[in-house]
Amino acid sequence: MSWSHPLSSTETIYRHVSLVDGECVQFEVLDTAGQEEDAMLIEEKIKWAEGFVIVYSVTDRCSFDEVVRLRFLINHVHAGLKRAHADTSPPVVVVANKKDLQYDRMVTEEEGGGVARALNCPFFEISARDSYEETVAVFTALYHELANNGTLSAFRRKVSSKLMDKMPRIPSTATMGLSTRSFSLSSVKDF
Ligand SMILES: Nc1nc2c(ncn2[C@@H]2O[C@H](COP(=O)(O)OP(=O)(O)OP(=O)(O)O)[C@@H](O)[C@H]2O)c(=O)[nH]1
Repeated sequence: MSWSHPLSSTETIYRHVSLVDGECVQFEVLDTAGQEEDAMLIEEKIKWAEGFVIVYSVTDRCSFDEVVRLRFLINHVHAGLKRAHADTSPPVVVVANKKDLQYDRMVTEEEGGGVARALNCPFFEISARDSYEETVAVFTALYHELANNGTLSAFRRKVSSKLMDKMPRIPSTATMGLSTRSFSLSSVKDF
């Protein structure tokens, strides 16, 4: 497993390569700016991705309050795309970050789990600072969600990178290897 650096100093697209269920999977991760994000731009980013990680901070209740809105925005934007699998909502994993900051905690694990359950999303409480494994587990879960909703079967027919052909507003100079399966997700962060 490995993380790459951002593709340039101005871009927020990362690549993460991981072995999932014995298969080498290349994730293209578009890291959004969270609450300061321009509304039109965030919709463009939502259109770009097949799967989503909504991240809030357990130390920031405002970021937690954004989770439900973002989940519905993702559904709304993808419903308008009329993709082959558009009848199912796109896979979303909800992540509570910064669990190491116990003394600053404002959102309990039960609250986070409850909202994720209500939205029908897998839920993880992690510390991105302390645990690489917990972070990787989020990607593995998202991959399984993509497999379950049929998104991956579309990718079996089309092994490609989206960096080159679908991000006119976020140019990339990356050359993607085609020996691995590649798909895209958006990390909608609010901390
Ligand atoms: N203690 C702790 N700090 C964290 C953790 N994850 C991120 N941080 C810190 O939180 C701050 C924000 O992290 P970023 O990754 O820049 O978060 P972001 O949401 O991309 O921030 P924006 O670019 O403003 O949207 C940094 O100082 C990180 O070091 C965590 O799990 N624990």
